[in-house]
Amino acid sequence: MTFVIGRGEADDDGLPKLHLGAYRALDGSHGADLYLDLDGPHSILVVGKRGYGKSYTLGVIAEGLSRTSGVAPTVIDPMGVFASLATDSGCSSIAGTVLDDPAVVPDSLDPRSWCALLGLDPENGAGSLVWQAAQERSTLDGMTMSVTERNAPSRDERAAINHLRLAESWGVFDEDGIDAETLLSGEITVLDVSGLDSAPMNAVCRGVGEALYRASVSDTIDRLPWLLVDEAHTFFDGVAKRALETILTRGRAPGVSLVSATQRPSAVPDVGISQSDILVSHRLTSGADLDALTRAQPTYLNGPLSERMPAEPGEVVIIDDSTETVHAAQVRKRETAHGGNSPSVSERARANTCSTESKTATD
Ligand SMILES: Nc1ncnc2c1ncn2[C@@H]1O[C@H](COP(=O)(O)OP(=O)(O)OP(=O)(O)O)[C@@H](O)[C@H]1O
Repeated sequence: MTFVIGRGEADDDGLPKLHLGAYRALDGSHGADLYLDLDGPHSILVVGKRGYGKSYTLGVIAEGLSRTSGVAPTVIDPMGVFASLATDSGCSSIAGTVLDDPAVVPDSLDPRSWCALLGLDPENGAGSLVWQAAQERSTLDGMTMSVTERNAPSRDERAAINHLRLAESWGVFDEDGIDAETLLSGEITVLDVSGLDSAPMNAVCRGVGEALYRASVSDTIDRLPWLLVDEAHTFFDGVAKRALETILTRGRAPGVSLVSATQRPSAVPDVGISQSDILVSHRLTSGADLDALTRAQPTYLNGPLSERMPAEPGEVVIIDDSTETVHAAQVRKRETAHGGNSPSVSERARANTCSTESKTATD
C-alpha cells in the first residue's frame, strides 16, 4: 500500500501518479515512497524561502507530468531555469519544446483582458475602442484598423492606437503564436519569459491561462492541461491574476490544474491559498509568509505550521486537503538537470557520463 497525495492510500491501481519523494522521519531518515495523484485535476501551491527547493520541486512535478500520458504540461518560467527539462542532453531528457521568445495569439485574451492589460477603463474612450477592437479582430493590425474605422474622437483614437502599439512593442503577440491546440499536444512546453518585463510576462501568462481554461470548458480536449507557474507572486501581482484565479476557482470542473510556486505566500491572494487542495511547504521563516499560511491552516493540522517547518533544501511538509492529511517528506532527486543549480563538479561529471553513454550507444 502506498500513499498518493491528492488520492489517499492506494494499491497499485494503475491510475496515473508521479513519484514525489519519500517520507522523512524526525531523525531525517527516509521512509516509504510518496506519490502525487495525476489522475484528476489539482491546485497545488509550492512555497518556501529562496534556495530551499521550490523550483526544484516544480521540476520534479514537471518531469512526472512529462512521463504521463493523458496530461499536457505547460511551464511559465520567469527565471529561465526549466529549459534543461526538455533540452537536457543527458540520459534522462524529455521530449518537449522550449520557447525562448514565447508569443501568444492576440485573441487568447478576451476584450476585458485587453483593457486590463493596457490599463484602460473598458467603459470609456480609448478603453471602449480597444474592447470593441478585441471583440471584432484577432490580430493587432486588425485591432488597430478597427479602432481607426470607428470615427471616434481623435484623442481617444490616438490613445487606443498608442496602447496597442505599446502591446506590439512587447513582441509577445503574434497571430502564429502558441495557442491551446499546441499546448495541449501532450509534450511539455516551457515558456521562457525570463527576458521579459513584468507586463509582457503577465500578458503571456494570462493568454496561456485563458486559452487553456477556454479549451477545457469547450470540452474538445483529450488531455488534461497542467499549468506550472514559477515565481507566482509576479503573476498574482499583475494582470495574469484573473486568469490564475479563474483556474483556481473554476478550473477543476473542466479539468485544468495549476501548480504555483512562490517564496512570498503573503503576496498570493487568499483565494490562491484557500483554493489550493495541496500545499507543499519548504522552509519558510518570514512572519508575514507564515501568517498568510496560518490564516488558511486547516483544523486537522495539530499545532502551528511554523513548528513543522523543515530545515534543509528539498524537505517539505505537505498538507493534502482532499484526504485531510499532513506529511513530512523529502522531495526526490531530479532526473533531468536542475537549471537553477550553481555549477558543480558532480553535476558536470553526471552530464559527461550521460553524453559518453549515449555516444557509446550510437557508435
Ligand atoms: N529535492 C531536492 N533534492 C536535492 N537537492 C535539492 C532538492 N531541492 C533543492 N535542492 C538543492 O537546493 C538548491 C536550491 O533549490 P531551488 O533552486 O529549487 O531553490 P528555490 O527555492 O527555487 O530558490 P529561488 O527562489 O532562489 O529560485 C538546488 O540547486 C539543489 O541543489
